[in-house]
Amino acid sequence: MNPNILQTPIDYLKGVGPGRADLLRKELGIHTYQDLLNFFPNRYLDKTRFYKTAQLERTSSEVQIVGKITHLKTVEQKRGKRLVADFVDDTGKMELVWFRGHKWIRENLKINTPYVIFGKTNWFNGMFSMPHPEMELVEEYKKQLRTAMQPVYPSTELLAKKGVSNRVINKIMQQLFAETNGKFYDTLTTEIREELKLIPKAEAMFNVHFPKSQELLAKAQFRLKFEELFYIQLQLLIKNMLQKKKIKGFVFDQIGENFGDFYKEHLPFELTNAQKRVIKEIRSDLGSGAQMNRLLQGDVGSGKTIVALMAMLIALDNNFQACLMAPTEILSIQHYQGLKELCSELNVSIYLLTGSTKTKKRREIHEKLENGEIDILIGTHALLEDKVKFKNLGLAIIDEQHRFGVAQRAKLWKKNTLPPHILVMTATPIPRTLAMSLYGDLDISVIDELPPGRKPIKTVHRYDSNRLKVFRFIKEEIQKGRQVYIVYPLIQESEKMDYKDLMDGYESIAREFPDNQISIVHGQMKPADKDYEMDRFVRGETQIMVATTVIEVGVNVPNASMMIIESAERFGLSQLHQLRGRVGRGAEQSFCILMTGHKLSNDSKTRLQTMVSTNDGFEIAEVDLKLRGPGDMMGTQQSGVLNLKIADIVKDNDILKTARYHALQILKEDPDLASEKNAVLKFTYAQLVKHKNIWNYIS
Ligand SMILES: Nc1ncnc2c1ncn2[C@@H]1O[C@H](COP(=O)(O)OP(=O)(O)OP(=O)(O)O)[C@@H](O)[C@H]1O
Repeated sequence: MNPNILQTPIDYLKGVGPGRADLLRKELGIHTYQDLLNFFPNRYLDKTRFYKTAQLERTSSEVQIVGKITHLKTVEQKRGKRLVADFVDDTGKMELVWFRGHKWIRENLKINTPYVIFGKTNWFNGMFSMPHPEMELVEEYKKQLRTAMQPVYPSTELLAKKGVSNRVINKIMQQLFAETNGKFYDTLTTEIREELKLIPKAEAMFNVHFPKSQELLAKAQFRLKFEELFYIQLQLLIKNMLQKKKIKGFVFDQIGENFGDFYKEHLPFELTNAQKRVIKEIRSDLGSGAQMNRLLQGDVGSGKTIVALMAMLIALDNNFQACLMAPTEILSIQHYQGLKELCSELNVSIYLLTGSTKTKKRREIHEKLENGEIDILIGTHALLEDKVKFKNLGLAIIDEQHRFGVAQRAKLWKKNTLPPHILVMTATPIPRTLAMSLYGDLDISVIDELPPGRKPIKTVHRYDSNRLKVFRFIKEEIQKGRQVYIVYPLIQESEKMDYKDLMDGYESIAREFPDNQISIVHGQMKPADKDYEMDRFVRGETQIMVATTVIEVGVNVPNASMMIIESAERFGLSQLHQLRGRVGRGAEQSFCILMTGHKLSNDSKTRLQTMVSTNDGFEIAEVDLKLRGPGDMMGTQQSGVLNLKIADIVKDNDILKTARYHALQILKEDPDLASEKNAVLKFTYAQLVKHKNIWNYIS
């Protein structure tokens, strides 16, 4: 079949017409035949099963029943009349209800004649009822040929009023198959199809829209999901390969004094194997001649900072500058202090630039940066300002990338003739398969090992009613010289209620702990006040820090060994894990107490149980992903992975892995897809790139 026919505008399809075409375009994004073909049902009504009235449950959704109407009556109600029929089968009775169209129904319904009815049931007044059922006489029902599973297309229920009901989509879909003959060329090679026992494309398309049986529907869905994920992976892998070919990078082939000295003489501890492995991966990127674009994932406290420093030292050894950008002022300062300390024995000049750097200092930094007197510049997004010009920026490290957009990442590139190498660090663990899809253009390194000697944080869940015991425990810890975080949810900083909760909490803690000093930090404070309070806690002048989630990212106070999270049920799992990561950073046993009321949803219970049972960020991320779907995961908003037409990145994880494996094997053997057997892949890939249809979400 000529694939171009699929590019025909939807207006040309018989039965569509200008009005519907407009609706299809505007409401469903269907512009062409191909768009319509790729508009997949999101569920199917199983019309193979018949229920008996006695089998109905309150949770049953759509059901099909055979029975007779024995009696019809009109019931007066406040907002008009209701027509109610008693419907009986050999096991019991239910009601059918109509709120409109009474006259027609009265005239046409046959009493005591067998009907097949279909619809949603409600439990009302101690009886099951079905409003506005689909009805057909059994006699008629038997005469017709029908597909077992009836597809339901997304949003058609909402659009039905405007004239695009499910039935309409069904009809025009039939028309589409008739006009195109339904003979879609196969987009996968025979080799893949045979290996994975995939059904042909045409058969898959037909069965996804008009399933002949459950079994064929499952096969059709598997084949199409595989194909969708396969082409995404193929595209990501090709993009990554091209990037490496096209984007030349500075070659850092020297390992000189800075790196060598530091490694041999000034390492404050032995590196973990994971840190060593990641440094090796980075070194190999930096020497390869292509620009490095690497994502460094490491759980909270896994030791990313030292890896970042060692990468920067390689840049310096090759006479380049490096910079490190963090999302907040506090974090920049912390990185600055930490790195200065680590480099105290080296001859390296490190500067800090943030929004609050004074003008005079700022000028000095600008100047020194341009003439190469600064080796490492650390700061917030102030580093992105046009005035900040490097002499030769060789490596840019970005901490916590989800706070910076992709566009900002690109801005750093423009600071040079050649783009600097980029290392993105994140403490938000993203399950590997998701990361592969989200950051396909970045290579991924993972620090999956914590430094030795860490005691796992003990996490417990306590109800508000046990608060006094919790307070007693806090007192004991403070007496041992430790510090405590108490965190309140302040998700919407503007929400007055949250703010009030925080202030009430602060007051009750001040009353409960009259002998202790308390810091308070929240988003409505001026940055300078925030820093002042934070600083007092960091220096150990205050014992308790009452805060909102502003402390979530990266704050490092090793003496703080206890974290209380108030209304813990209101936090997402990843966020709870990030918060908990603020403790357990020193040698002492640390604790995390999750406080909640007694009323908890099932999801909240799962979140709390997960936190109590594991400290592993990746495990937590997997659960989080299952609970929330990828939409809410940090950073995924920019990626468009959600625009998948048929596959589900979470549920179809195994298919995703298989798809990636096959895409990788094929490209390894035939990177340009030049061989005869891969011709179909090359052709399809070119079509996808050209028409940007379902794959246009990967920029
Ligand atoms: N190999 C190691 N052995 C012992 N201690 C280490 C090792 N690596 C790092 N550390 C220490 O562990 C602590 C956490 O390291 P670091 O701050 O780099 O973590 P991180 O990965 O940046 O975590 P976060 O994202 O939570 O800030 C630091 O005090 C650091 O000195």
